[in-house]
Amino acid sequence: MTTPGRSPRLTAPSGTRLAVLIAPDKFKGSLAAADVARALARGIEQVRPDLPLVQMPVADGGEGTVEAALAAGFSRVEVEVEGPTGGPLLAPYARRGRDAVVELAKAGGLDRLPDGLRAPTRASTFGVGQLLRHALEAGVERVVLGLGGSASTDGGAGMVQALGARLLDEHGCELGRGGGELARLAELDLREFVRTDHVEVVVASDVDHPLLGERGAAAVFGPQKGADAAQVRALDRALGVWATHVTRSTGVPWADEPGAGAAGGTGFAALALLGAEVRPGIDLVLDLVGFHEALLDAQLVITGEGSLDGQSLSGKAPVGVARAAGRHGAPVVVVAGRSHLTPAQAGDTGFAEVYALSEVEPDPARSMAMAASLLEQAGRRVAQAWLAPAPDR
Ligand SMILES: O=C(O)[C@H](O)CO
Repeated sequence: MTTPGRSPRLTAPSGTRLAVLIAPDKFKGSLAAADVARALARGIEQVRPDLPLVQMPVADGGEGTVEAALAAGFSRVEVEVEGPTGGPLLAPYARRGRDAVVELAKAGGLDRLPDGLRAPTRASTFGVGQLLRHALEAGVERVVLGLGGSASTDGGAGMVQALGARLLDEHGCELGRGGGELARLAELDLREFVRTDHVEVVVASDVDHPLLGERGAAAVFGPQKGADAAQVRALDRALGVWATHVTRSTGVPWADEPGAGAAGGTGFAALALLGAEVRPGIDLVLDLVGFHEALLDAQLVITGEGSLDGQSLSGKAPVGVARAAGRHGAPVVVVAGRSHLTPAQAGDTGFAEVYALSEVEPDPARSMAMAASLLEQAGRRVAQAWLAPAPDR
């Protein structure tokens, strides 16, 4: 346990009861955010069955963004789309009134690859474009587009094709799918492109990387999609060709904008061609799920994520939760599968205490397999440290 400060036993303001807000992200590869919240709540209830607990699963823009919206009262809409490598799949998005939440990972995420087979140069964002098109045709006026966890590095070209653009080679033939194809792009025809001028598109991005170069989409995130060094170089060059054509059409150079490199460069296409604004995914999700309102009644906030380390904190959901809760003054404890944070990093981030499941089960495979019961145990420990009734009460 990393302990930046002492865990004070909390007391409720007079006339009220202590309330706890449980707002974790997923434990990637192990549990969805809602399951993490449920397991923590079970543990707390074993120690303090009397306390009001609010479970509010969150996400960073990547996987889990639609689930967070559904948990907050949006309705689920399912659409048959083209998966990342072309096979059909049923993908959901979330809708409430004139608002939609569309998550790229649902249609083109790494975990939607058939048999998990990576296809770094062929994978496409066409499916997320189909989801967007469905939402636009249903008349939505505001779209939150969650970017992250993608299988592709196509600069959002597939998404743009699904919205009616034509990407042509030097012979006037339509390009195939995937970032590798973009090297052959000779003409971008936007005449049939679905207009989104009347729609506010906000990108919820899990990263603030630019499109190109050593901090760009191919170099930083290509390897996790299966790209070797030569493929990373080829994809970066191909994205450069894509950027040149898009910039020629729009007149604005978006490639260096923070977030342009999100989801294999889909951030770039969203900025340039959908007129999107990019915001940190977690901040948008917190707005969407009503986190700030829920905070008003909370004396303790518990957040969580599968893995935390000092180098990769930026954009992580628990950091956004800590930032928002800090403004309100509620202490935040974080439960992680594994944490490499030093006490100083945890304290600077705003975590009053860090609980790592690896302290109880050091073997990563076993810890992932037993995550639900380890989280329940962590919930009990948090309750004992922070929420136990004072002896004189
Ligand atoms: O999808 C990706 O490329 C990464 O999650 C960064 O957005």
